[in-house]
Amino acid sequence: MSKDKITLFWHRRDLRTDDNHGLYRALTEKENVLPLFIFDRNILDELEDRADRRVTFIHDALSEIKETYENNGGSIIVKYGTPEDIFPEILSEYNVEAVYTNRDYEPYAKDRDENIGQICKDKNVEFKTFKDHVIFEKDEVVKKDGGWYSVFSPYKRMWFNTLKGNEFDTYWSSKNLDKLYRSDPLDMPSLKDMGFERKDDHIPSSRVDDELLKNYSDKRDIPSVRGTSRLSVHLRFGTVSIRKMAKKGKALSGSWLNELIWRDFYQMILHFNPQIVTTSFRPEYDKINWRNNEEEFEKWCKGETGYPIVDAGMRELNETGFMHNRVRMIVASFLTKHLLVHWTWGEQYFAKKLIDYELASNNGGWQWAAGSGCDAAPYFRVFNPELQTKKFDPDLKYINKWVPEFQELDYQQKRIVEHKFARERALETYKSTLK
Ligand SMILES: Cc1cc2nc3c(=O)[nH]c(=O)nc-3n(C[C@H](O)[C@H](O)[C@H](O)COP(=O)(O)OP(=O)(O)OC[C@H]3O[C@@H](n4cnc5c(N)ncnc54)[C@H](O)[C@@H]3O)c2cc1C
Repeated sequence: MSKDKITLFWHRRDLRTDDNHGLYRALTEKENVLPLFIFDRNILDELEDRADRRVTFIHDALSEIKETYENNGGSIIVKYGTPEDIFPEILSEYNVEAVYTNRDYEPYAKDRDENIGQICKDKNVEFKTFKDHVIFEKDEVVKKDGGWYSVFSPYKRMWFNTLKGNEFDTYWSSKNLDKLYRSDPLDMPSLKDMGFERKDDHIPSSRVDDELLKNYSDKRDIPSVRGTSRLSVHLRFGTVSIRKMAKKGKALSGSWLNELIWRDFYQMILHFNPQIVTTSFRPEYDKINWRNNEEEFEKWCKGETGYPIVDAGMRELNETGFMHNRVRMIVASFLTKHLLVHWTWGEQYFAKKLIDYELASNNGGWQWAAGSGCDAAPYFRVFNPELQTKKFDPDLKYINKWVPEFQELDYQQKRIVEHKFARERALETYKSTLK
């Protein structure tokens, strides 16, 4: 057993060594900082796909982090198991003075941190958490009476009013790596050790081009062009810093910054409303007479609805783990309105497939589309897939890429339901419950 007093820095959704708040605080407040990551079986055991692209992404990000730490004379403990099992082991193996980590606002994560905090407390180990994943968290942006906002526009106004000017400052964790606990390189489990296979994907760069941001508002809705940052996977796993990105957004593109504020907004909504993981933000929507037809759902999943823009989106998702935001809105509207399938089905399917899957934003996006969420599209707004195509894929480039057979007669005859009929059915069904 090592007798040196150490502080653990526990990485979770912050897989970077630069501008990492909790890591910076550990390195500047304590000596001998030993980083830690746990491949959490509570999460991994739920993944059906043994070649899940997110596990490869995390493994690669950790390998880079490990190299950085080892180049600076330290290393990182990487374990496979549940935090409840791993922590007691580490606390008895090392002389741990404190555990530092960045906050996570998902209900599972909050329970986990409470448990681990208690395990630490029982051993007289300090457990400290920091804000790193968002610009403003929890109740930092609230109404004058202390209540939280359920509508985005006033939230956004208050978000700007709350800025003091230092929110985007860098935490220079990477300049303090001399405070790492001196260690020989430590072992790290391979994907195979954990029962996973490698999934090689083209991961978008974690850098965003200034020109792209300057043109963002003009191009962001066109799925056939590279008009959005593709940073979602990096923001999800913290391989980029939200502070750096928000600073860029403020300087170069208000409309892009707006999207980062939506991200804060949905994290805040989830923090105050953990029940929305399984139930509608507006509970009356759960009483709608959903059709929930399994065969139709299956066709939607496979991209076989006969609506080219919907099928293109689903095929892009299945093949790459990504889907353009405009198309996410179209396929979500189609599932919840044309097919009258409860939004949780689609939300769960996205959760399985999206490389950038983020509970708060995914839930927010789905409930927005279904009309059941906070500040959602009204239920009577039913996207017309053809009009959406004319507007956002006028030269059919996106559709051609993912559904090359879309002009064949056979394909056109496969429409799962006619738009006009589906629209009226959706309106009647929603109306009869919501009055
Ligand atoms: C049904 C549905 C499900 C969604 N599920 C997710 C999800 O699981 N994970 C996820 O990160 N985003 C989700 N979004 C939001 C959005 O589609 C993606 O963030 C975006 O497509 C990612 O591409 P980008 O990085 O190029 O985004 P950009 O347009 O470049 O935006 C920059 C960043 O802002 C954030 N952002 C953008 N749009 C939104 C939004 N509407 N809500 C919250 N944050 C946003 C993301 O972090 C994104 O990377 C969902 C949207 C819908 C309609």
